[in-house]
Amino acid sequence: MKMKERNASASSAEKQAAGIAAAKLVEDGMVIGLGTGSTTAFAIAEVGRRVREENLDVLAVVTSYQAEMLAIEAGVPLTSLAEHPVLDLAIDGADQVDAKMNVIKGGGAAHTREKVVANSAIRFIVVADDSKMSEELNHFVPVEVLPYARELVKKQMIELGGVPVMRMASRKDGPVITDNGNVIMDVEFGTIDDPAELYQRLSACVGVVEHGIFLNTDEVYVGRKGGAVEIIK
Ligand SMILES: O=C[C@H](O)[C@H](O)[C@H](O)COP(=O)(O)O
Repeated sequence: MKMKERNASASSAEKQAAGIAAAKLVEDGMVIGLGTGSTTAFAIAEVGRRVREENLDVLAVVTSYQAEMLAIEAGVPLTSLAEHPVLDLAIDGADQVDAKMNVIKGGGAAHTREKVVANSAIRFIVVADDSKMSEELNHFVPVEVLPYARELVKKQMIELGGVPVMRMASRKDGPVITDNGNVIMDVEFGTIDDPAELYQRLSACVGVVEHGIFLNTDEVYVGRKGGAVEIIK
């Protein structure tokens, strides 16, 4: 096996360990939120296994088409926020987590619905492998943008000191379109000294639907090398 393949499968084992550990938090009668991405996919699969093999009684709200397809495939019964506006627990992945549990999300363009779900949950759990952990946030911030306002948003991002790049599916396919019909700008801010301040500033921009900074994480389940899971609170 080549080095790159070995690293990918090691990181996948860490994601799996974190996802399975978080899925153990789900109890009978809960209504839960299911996030998007490769780490949460392991949690969804494990919740599905518990539904099928342990008769776990659960209802889930999904954050994307991807999560919906995985949940249906795994046999997790679905509901909506309209029916269940308060969730007992939400489990979701991260692109980067800092030492204070500030998180950047949106690598899969799903952060708007993810933020709605995270803010509807009594307890918000982030699942991540080792590589996502960082002393401070320095990952680009995904920003979902109303297509009509893209030039205005670009200008505002530059005024905030950011370097915005429109996320493209490919040269041929054009921009990534979110589940909400919007586009994504990935904005590089370098090291983010004050995530709470940037959070407010981005939220105040006209034409921004939602950005990928999350400040409400309750616990992080980190899959470490060797399969151990560290819980950070
Ligand atoms: O939009 C996508 C999400 O915020 C994901 O949860 C995030 O990108 C992490 O994904 P993964 O677990 O695949 O690294």
